[in-house]
Amino acid sequence: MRFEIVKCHGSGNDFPLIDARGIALDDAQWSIVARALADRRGAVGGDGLLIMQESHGHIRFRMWNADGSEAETCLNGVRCVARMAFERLGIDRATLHLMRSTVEVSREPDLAPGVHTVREVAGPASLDIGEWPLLGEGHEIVERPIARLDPVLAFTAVAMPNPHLVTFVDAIDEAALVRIGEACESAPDWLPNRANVSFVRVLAPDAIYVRTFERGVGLTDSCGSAMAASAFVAALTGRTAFDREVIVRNKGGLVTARAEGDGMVALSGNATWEWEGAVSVDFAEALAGDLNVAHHFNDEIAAWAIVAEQSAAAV
Ligand SMILES: N[C@@H](CCC[C@H](N)C(=O)O)C(=O)O
Repeated sequence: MRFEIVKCHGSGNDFPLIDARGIALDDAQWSIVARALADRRGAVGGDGLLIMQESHGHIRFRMWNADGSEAETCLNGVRCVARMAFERLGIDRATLHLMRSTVEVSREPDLAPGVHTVREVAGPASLDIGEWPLLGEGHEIVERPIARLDPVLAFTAVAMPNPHLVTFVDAIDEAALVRIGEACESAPDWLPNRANVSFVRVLAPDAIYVRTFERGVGLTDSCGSAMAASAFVAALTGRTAFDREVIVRNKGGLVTARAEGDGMVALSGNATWEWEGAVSVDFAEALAGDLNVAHHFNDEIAAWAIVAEQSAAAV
């Protein structure tokens, strides 16, 4: 089957994006498309697959991780789907309907010249770990070790509503992040739905740096829901403040975040187009091939590269 795709990214978290209005596939088939298109060894590659659908007058957002698992949300991806909706439906704000939540999106002034920018308001962040489930740790975990993961690091567990474990560190130990991320990926009995894991550094009273090992993917350049969860936990624990804008830097660039006391988190960041084209997916083999790129968005890529470079220099 052949798909028209836009290859896009939010803060370096990159995805093939499909306008799926008019495409009828079941969940298992979409999962295969995700594995085929997001495979870094294949024709496209990415951290997952995004699709935009429309039903009953609602714009619907769905996202699959590179391993083919469907996620409750993807806030870097939401900005990209929002941009597609704005451009194809001729609107500049909308409510996106996700698996278990809605996200308000609106077009924002470009955060830097040539950087298409979207604001999204997601949440409320929840500390209730009953639904994840994360078993044997009570109802919530706020700044305390989870002995089964690490004897020392103090974690906070947050649902955005996808599951996030956030810990604040003085320096990012990537090997430790991968070790803990992989322990969660093994879906132990006490954490059957796995979790995203983030190590966070406080850079200033209004700036943090987030590095994330994503469920279903591994280390990514950034994860929007992890940045929202981290901004919320930073305010909750007094490292930053509620109702104040914070710069959230990451390996792929940055977003700005504002966590409210009621758990809602607003992120503003890029939705960058890299190229658009068409690609075929072989469902039997879960492989992508015969890629035809119609257009490269070199100006957008260059505009974002400047932002990412400046952000890296500020860390
Ligand atoms: N990159 C995303 C989150 C994608 C889903 C995540 N890996 C999960 O399984 O929960 C984001 O930007 O939020």
